[in-house]
Amino acid sequence: MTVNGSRRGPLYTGGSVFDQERAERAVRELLLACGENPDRDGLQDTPQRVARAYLEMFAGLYTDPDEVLDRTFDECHDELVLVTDIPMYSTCEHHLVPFHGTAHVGYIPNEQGKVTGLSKIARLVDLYAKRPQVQERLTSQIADALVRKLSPRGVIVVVEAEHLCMAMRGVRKPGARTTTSAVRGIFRSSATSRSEALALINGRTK
Ligand SMILES: Nc1nc2c(ncn2[C@@H]2O[C@H](COP(=O)(O)OP(=O)(O)OP(=O)(O)O)[C@@H](O)[C@H]2O)c(=O)[nH]1
Ligand SMILES: [Zn+2]
Repeated sequence: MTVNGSRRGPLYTGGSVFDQERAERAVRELLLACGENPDRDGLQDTPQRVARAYLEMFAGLYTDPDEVLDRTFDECHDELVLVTDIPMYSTCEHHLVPFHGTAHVGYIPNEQGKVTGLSKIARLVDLYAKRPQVQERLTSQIADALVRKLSPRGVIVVVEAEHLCMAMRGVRKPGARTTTSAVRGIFRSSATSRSEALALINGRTK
């Protein structure tokens, strides 16, 4: 993430901008709106802390996803590469509370065997998770970035998550889990390839 190191003033980061001072003012205002006293002992540093936390939680707004996958190499491997159980923490864009779970990401490289470092796949999940999100878009964005950068024969992404907006408020169903998938290329066109990958993913998550 490229950020202007100064804690004061806007942080320019390519596409989006994080304005620390503005975020602090907004948190203070929210506390006042909730009937709290932001000047009492325990809350004095809260606006600053919350602003910093949001910078971290939305870090993915300030990094170009294509940079994450810039390093690719040809490995003459044209069969499935599957990374499962990648921990994922994101923020529901409707309520700004967390949803969290795991992501499973697989792809079949193209004829040149173009692959990327395994950690880059987890970095990609992190990058898209660290934005105001909905689970469906998060899942598709991960798949589409891999298609863009690796031109693979196929991509499959499965995300399983619990939404705290459904657990701690609203409908109050703690433990309810949502599964989303995005399939591209051969995983979309071939039911056999898709079910083989899904069997591996399900086998890992039982
Ligand atoms: N499809 C989808 N819906 C989500 C996601 N995260 C939260 N939601 C839903 O977004 C909806 C927002 O609904 P609204 O009726 O506008 O908001 P609300 O009155 O707070 O809704 P309740 O949560 O039912 O109290 C809720 O049904 C949430 O469960 C997500 O990642 N994907
Ligand atoms: Zn929500």
